[in-house]
Amino acid sequence: MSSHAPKPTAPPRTSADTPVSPPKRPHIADAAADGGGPLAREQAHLAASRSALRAMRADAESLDIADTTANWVNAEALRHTIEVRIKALADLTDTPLFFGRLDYEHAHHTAADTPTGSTAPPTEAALAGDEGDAGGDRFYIGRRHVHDADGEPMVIDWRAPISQPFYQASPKRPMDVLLRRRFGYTGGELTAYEDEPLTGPAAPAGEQTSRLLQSEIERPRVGPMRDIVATIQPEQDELVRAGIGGTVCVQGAPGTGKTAVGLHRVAYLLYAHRERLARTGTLVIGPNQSFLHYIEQVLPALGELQVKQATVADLVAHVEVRGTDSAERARIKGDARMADVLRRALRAGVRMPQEPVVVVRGSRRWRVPAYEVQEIVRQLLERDIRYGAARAALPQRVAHAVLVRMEEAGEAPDDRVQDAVARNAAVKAAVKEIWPLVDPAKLVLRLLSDAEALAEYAAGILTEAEQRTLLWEKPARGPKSAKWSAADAVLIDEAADLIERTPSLGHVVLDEAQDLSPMQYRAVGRRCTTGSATVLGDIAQGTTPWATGSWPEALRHLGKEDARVEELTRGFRVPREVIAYASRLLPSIAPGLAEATSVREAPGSLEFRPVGGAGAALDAEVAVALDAEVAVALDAEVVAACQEALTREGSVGLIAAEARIPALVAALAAAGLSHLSPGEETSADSRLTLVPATLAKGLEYDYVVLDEPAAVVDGEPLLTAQPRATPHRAGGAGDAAEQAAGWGADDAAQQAASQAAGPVTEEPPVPAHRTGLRRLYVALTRAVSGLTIVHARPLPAELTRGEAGRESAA
Ligand SMILES: Nc1ncnc2c1ncn2[C@@H]1O[C@H](COP(=O)(O)OP(=O)(O)OP(=O)(O)O)[C@@H](O)[C@H]1O
Repeated sequence: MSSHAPKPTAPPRTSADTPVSPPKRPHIADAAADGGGPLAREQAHLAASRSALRAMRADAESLDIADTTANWVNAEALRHTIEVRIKALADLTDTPLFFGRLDYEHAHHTAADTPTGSTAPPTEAALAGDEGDAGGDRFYIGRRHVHDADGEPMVIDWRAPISQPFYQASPKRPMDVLLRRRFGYTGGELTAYEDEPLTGPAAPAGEQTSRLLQSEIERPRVGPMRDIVATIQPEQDELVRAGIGGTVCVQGAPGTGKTAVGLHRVAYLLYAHRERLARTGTLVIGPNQSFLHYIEQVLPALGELQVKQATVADLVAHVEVRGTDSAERARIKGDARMADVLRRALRAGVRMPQEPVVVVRGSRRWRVPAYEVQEIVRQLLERDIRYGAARAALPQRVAHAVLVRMEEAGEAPDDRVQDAVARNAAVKAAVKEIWPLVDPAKLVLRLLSDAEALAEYAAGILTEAEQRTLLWEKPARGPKSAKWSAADAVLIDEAADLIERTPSLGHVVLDEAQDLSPMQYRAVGRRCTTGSATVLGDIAQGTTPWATGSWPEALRHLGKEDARVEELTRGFRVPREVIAYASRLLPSIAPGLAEATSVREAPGSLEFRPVGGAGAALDAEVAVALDAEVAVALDAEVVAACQEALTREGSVGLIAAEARIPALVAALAAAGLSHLSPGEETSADSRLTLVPATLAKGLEYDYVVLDEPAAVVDGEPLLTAQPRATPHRAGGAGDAAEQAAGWGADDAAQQAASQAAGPVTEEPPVPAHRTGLRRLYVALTRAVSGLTIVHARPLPAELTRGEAGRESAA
């Protein structure tokens, strides 16, 4: 990673509502000061590019395919391709056609970069005589390629190699760029530009923090997630453009742009390997529907309309999920050892033949003795092929044995005879008996309902206690009536893959990957066995009981051990003050991880509003059983905080523990505040979303009101002290302490417990309420401009440790 690389700046936004204070350098010009100068020429280039785009679209619309296609199937396919192209060529008035310009010192060839294959530099009259034109090439960088009637490029796709210096060049490494220019738009109109000289005496000596990037990030959010194509940072660009051959895993603190990187990477790969990926397909996997809904506009805005999105549950939807598992049972079901149990159970269904196979053809009978059929079965079992493939091969193998006998008897059978023998009733009957058809759901159903069967197949793999945990209290009668859980569906998917190979896609982006169980990683991995993956996540945000402990381990389950793991630590979303506060949790939730930095200073972005006796050290029982008065005061304070946030521009997220949602719904309604649910799109009129903490992951709001952090922590189950994944592991000394240290027990007990665990070392013991603290960490890191914490109970000790009376000070 080139985190040392200086940061390029972002396009200025010069609208009256979002003023930008110019940095010392680069130079910024705007319309008022321009008076028909360079800005007017840039506007002329924009106008010319737009009409060129319209001409390209008109060309596509006027294509006559009547004579060119022999049949209607081809005609339909071609028509579809043209329709997609016409759609892609739409001139979206509020999306800038280009956002940057590169002035190269020397001439560059764009043959490889542009579909037209043109090698000539763009030389429009509109730009003649523009300042800084030193005779090298000049390229406008935008979302898509645009060329004029002669095929001359007017806008270069941001993904083309010639565009890369726009993201990577710096005064230290100018990459032949003299000048980088960024454009500012107001409602689709080009209204400003910012120059950054990279070569020569005007080039700045050191790194610069861009206030313009800051203003781009702080631009109020309404509606779905937007692309960052104009401001991709060097370290992000490296990940976006990593080759398709290898899998990339990105560990990144909250708001470092993992999701943005993953989505832009898909767009890049589709550009660089369009044909290959059109054949094999791409998929973006996210944690839930509301998250997918939030990100679904990014790729279309980048011109990519064909990328599928799904949750892991969507991928494995073989059965209807109506049941739930305890955390412990789900953990066992998600353990990779279940794959071994399933494999064993499936193969145990193969029965060694005890009878010969006798095939009658005409007047002759051909007999393959039992021992020979057994040998065939043994060979098939030894081969590392799918159950279904082996089942399909068996009749051919038996038929081959028959053919050998025919040849020995002087006949000359050909392939057709072998096929006919393979379809012979006696052979079919033998195959049915030896290698029965298996329904994956029935296989899993048997394991979960039949203690004896489970004991047989799980022997030496799962402990007896684990087996007991797995078994349904009430065995289901059939796959239709069974109350399948989400983890069961993954088991069924594994079984289905043991039987028939799951088709692989060309590239899969897996977001919020830290939450997947090993079995879920396997389910994703088999969907990219012949392709590659981009794995994005943050260990500190792992909130499932089976959340991954390390990326190498996760990548092993995914089948991508040789992936490269990169870390992003420069945060774009969360202001410095807020991320520093949230990072106090890191030693308890992910001790090995580096604290995130923030590119943005936003004084006053963190505010505390204690209610009732929250600031004082309350007796925990009192705290848990908030009396009615305090509860009313808490709700009122939360509503007031939301109302205040709504006086500002942008989106507001009220994040609260699941258990607090009904009370808050009522309080908001009583105050006449309407609200949305996550996944519902915010608009200028509807900007407040009530977000259960369990759904906050991956989302962001300009202002966040966080209700009662202690309740957010309490909302998660406590970790059992002893992970039973490794049955032979000896209990650690800290186990009892960990068990006792549950949040919700009083603070004194917690402290006693942590003292019992020994002095604090660099690797503190895992607190039993780690999942709750991680949930809180997610909730604390959703705000772009301001976070207000309203609480009636004491804040979790991990946040206040070492800072006595913080909340009252606030
Ligand atoms: N280079 C950039 N330019 C402008 N905005 C950026 C840039 N990188 C990230 N952002 C913005 O920062 C915010 C956080 O990005 P994103 O959601 O991709 O982060 P993340 O690492 O996935 O966060 P989390 O771990 O919380 O899910 C988004 O609003 C995104 O648009």
